[in-house]
Amino acid sequence: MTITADVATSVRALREEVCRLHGELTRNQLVSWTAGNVSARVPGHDLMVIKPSGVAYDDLTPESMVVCDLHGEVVDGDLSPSSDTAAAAYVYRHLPEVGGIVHTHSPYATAWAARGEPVPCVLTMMADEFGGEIPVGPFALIGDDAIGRGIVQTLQSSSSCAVLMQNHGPFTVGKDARAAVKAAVMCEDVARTVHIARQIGTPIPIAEADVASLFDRYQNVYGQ
Ligand SMILES: O=C(CO)[C@@H](O)[C@@H](O)COP(=O)(O)O
Repeated sequence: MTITADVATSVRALREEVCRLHGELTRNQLVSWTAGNVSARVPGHDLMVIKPSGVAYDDLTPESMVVCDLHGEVVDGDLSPSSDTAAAAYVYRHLPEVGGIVHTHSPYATAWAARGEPVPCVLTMMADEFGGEIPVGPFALIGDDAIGRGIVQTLQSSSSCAVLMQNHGPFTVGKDARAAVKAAVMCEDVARTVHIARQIGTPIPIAEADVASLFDRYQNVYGQ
C-alpha cells in the first residue's frame, strides 16, 4: 500500500499532531526516557500514524512519525514503528470508535498496574472521565497483538477509556489522539489522588447511579 494523494494531506496533518502530542506526555511527566507512545487513526482509511520506536522525545519530528496499515505493516516512514504498533493496530481494527491511543508508564497508574488492582471510582473526576473504576487488563508480552487483545477484552466490558495492563502500565483510548492524551493525564492524576487517600484512610465509593449521572453530564454537557 502507498500513500495516495487523497490521504496525503490527512497523514501530513496527523504526523504534526501526533508529534506535538508526544510533547504533552513529557510536559505532564507521564513518561521517562523513550517510554510511552501516541498513535492516531487516519480517518476513513485503514492506516495509523505512530511514534518511531526508541526515539528520544526531543528528537521526534513529524517526518519521523511512522505510517502503518492496521496490521502493523509500515506504509510510509524511514524508521521502525513503536513496539506497540501491533497492539494499537489490533485496537483500531476491533474498536472502530477509537481514533487515538496512548501508552505511558506514568508512576501512580503504573503502580496500580503492578499490583493488578483497579483504581476504584471514589472521585467525581473518575466518574466524569472514566464512567467508573479504571480496570486492569491481563499481563501480556510486548511486540505482538497480545496487549491489544487485552485492551479490547477489558474495555469492551467497561465504560473506561483507560486500562491498566497488569505489570506494565496504562493504555488510554479516545475519539482522537488528543482525547487519548487527556485520558492519560487524568488517569495519572486520579491514580495519584486515590493512592494518597488510601494512605490516610478508606476512600468512599460513589453510588453507581451517581457515577452514571456524573459521566453523562461530563460527556454530554460539560464545557463549550
Ligand atoms: O512499554 C513498552 C512497550 O509496551 C515500551 O517499550 C514503550 O513504552 C516504548 O516503546 P516504543 O519506543 O514506542 O517502541
